[in-house]
Amino acid sequence: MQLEFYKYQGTGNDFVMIDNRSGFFPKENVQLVARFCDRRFGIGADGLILLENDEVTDFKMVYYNSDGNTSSMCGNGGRCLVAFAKDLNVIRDSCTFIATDGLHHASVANDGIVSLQMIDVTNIKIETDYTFMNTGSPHHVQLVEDLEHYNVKENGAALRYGSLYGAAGSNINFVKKINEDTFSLRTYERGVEDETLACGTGATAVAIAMNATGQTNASSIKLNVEGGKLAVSFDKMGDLFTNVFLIGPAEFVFKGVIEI
Ligand SMILES: N[C@H](CCC[C@H](N)C(=O)O)C(=O)O
Repeated sequence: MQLEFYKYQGTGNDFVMIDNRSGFFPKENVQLVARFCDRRFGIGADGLILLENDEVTDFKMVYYNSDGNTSSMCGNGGRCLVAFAKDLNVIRDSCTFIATDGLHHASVANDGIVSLQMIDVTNIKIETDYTFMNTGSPHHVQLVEDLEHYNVKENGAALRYGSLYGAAGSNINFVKKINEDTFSLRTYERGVEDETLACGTGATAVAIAMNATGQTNASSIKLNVEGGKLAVSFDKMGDLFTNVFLIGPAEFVFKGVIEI
């Protein structure tokens, strides 16, 4: 049986996108999803995303990491799904959809830039040399000296699998301050078990962590990631961050068919 798929990428975080409004996709088949994401034996991606019908909102998002398991919210994947839904004429230039962490509003600008509202963030854990929070996915945020030469995979894996985050683990973000409202970050992603070129929930966590720890007073922050540029904006009310938006490009790469 042939299955039609689309490939999208958001600042280099790339995804296999499948229109599953008919409900045909074998959602429990971990091996199939992992194979689709395999960069040699399959299509190749950091994750796989299903577009599904929803009674209340414009659509439902189902997200799988490249290890084939469903996971927590994917910010870049959410932005790519909005672009995909627009390209399929499921939506026009704005939408509301349901994901594993709840409702999301999003809009697509004329230049294709997708703004995705993320969940409100609170219960931020501020330690001496790192910050931890959940932006839809768990994120550890740590400033480092020489980001461009930092061994993200080795140091990221050590923290992700270490005693600090137990069996669930966490995504790990290493950060360098560029100026008052700009930071560079590199992310080790849980469930990909490698550095990805961008991580949307990670960029969101870095922006909020840099404000919460006084590295910046800005509430609109630029994030340089390996695969491009993202922006995060928010309103801060005490230790609550709300009206959180992740903003950046989300682009179609190619479509194809694969045997299943
Ligand atoms: N790997 C993450 C989910 C995807 C996050 C990332 N791709 C993003 O853009 O937010 C996790 O299992 O927590």
